[in-house]
Amino acid sequence: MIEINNIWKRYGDNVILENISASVKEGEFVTLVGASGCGKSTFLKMLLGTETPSQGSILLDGKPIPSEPDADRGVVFQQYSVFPHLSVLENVVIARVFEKTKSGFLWGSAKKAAKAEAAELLNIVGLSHMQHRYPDELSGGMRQRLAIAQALILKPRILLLDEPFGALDPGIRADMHELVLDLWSKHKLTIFMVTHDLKEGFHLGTRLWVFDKRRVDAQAPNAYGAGITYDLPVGECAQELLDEIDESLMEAEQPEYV
Ligand SMILES: Nc1ncnc2c1ncn2[C@@H]1O[C@H](COP(=O)(O)OP(=O)(O)OP(=O)(O)O)[C@@H](O)[C@H]1O
Repeated sequence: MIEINNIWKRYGDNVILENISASVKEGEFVTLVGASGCGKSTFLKMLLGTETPSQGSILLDGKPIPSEPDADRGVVFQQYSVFPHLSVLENVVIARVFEKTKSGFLWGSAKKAAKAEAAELLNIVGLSHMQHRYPDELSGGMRQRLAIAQALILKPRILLLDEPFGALDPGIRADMHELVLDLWSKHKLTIFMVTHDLKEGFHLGTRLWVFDKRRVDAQAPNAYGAGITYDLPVGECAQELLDEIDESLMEAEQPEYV
């Protein structure tokens, strides 16, 4: 489904990602871990189409990935914006409205259908009881449920999650994991999820990618970018290897003292 061929990403002289190749099948659930600033979000943005590789290509079903986001790819960020003056239900409907019309309006039966679909999605993500409330009345977990409903109303095949649960309490995170796993299997989604938490990465999904630099030049810290240093099937690798990865991630997070 997705073929990533030798992609590089540079901002000026700063090499962020280098020489990444991978192939992902429909229905896979890939979690991405790596030190802060190593380029995980940048990678996700290239899948979304808001960033393009400096070199190399990403193919979706054999064709270059569209350079603008479309309904194939839904995204949920840790921080995202909602319309504060619209109800929870209207915030989900509006995602569909913007996709369908340039004017920003839907009328008659189309509007009714979008509302019914939004209500159903809010039910699926467990927010039915809040549908007529406003975003500032929602808890952090509820906001992420709303963001997921907004992404899903476009019926994406690929869901991109950029640390969607990073700010949530552990109990709420566990509920969200259940929700995502449920949506993944019921909607046959292909998921890419960035997380800071290796355990989360290894609990969810089918495949874990570790982003790290393969080579480092202490004199020129920006000369080399990160690649995928581990590509592991979830649930089939030894605890020692996970401990080793955990340790290398913590080392990469340490500030450098001169
Ligand atoms: N538009 C941009 N212009 C220049 N540099 C950028 C741009 N976007 C990101 N960067 C740089 O690219 C690097 C990777 O950023 P990115 O957000 O992808 O990292 P990350 O691994 O997702 O980090 P975190 O885990 O902290 O969210 C950072 O050094 C960042 O400053």
